[in-house]
Amino acid sequence: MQSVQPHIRIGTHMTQARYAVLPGDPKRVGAVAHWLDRVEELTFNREYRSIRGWIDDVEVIVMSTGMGGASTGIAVEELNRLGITTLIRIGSCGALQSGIQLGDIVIAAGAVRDDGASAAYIDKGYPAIPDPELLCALMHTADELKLPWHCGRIRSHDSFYTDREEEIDRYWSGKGILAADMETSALFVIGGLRGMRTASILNVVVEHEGDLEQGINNLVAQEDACALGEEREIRLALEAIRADAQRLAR
Ligand SMILES: O=P(O)(O)O[C@H]1O[C@H](CO)[C@@H](O)[C@H]1O
Ligand SMILES: O=c1cc[nH]c(=O)[nH]1
Repeated sequence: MQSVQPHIRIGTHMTQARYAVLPGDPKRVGAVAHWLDRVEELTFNREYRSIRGWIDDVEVIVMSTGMGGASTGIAVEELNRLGITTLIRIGSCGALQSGIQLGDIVIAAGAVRDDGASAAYIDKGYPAIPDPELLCALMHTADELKLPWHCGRIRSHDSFYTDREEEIDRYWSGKGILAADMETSALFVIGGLRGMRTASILNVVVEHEGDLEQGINNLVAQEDACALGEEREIRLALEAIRADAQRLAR
């Protein structure tokens, strides 16, 4: 029997892709399928739901990472073993600055490493930053698509409901951090250590000083601006991959 990776349950006989698009939520995988050609279901094990499809002649895997750095780290490692070289997260986030609206796109230029998974790999002095070429491609493509976008530092964390969340958010907001999520820092650090190219696009589902649970519920129901933001980040990731593949082929 041909072997598959232990958690994501994908083997090299199932894909030749070099690009992976990584939502946190397994449900978002289905939303990406709409924008790809020749879509095939791969697997769904634990939090890892995967499909493959094509943009022109570029094969892409779309796989959910689940929530947090620990499951994201496993996803990154096992995708690396399949020969994936380029990882683009399409996540959701809470804004930490006013003026950033629901459904706006945040492109992460770096992440505060308040997650445990990346700390398990390497000292906190190691920077959580995306691949510079992918970052430029995302900003350029976001302009071309006329998206409302922001680029800057974000914060990745492991906690949602501690007694100090408001205080912590206020602190990082005061330092100019744009938004918070739970996977970007682990993606950047672990992917970077493995020589992979990484980037992270986030859809704003909670405004600054908005109601966290209400924002998350909006996302679950695919309502209003959050659903539009999800569509925006999917189109941005796929168009940036198209442009990147064309550039590398030249
Ligand atoms: O919507 P996803 O991509 O899961 O991203 C965000 O949503 C989850 C929390 O609600 C965390 O995973 C956070 O990073
Ligand atoms: O506020 C939020 C919303 C989504 N994800 C987060 O990590 N924080």
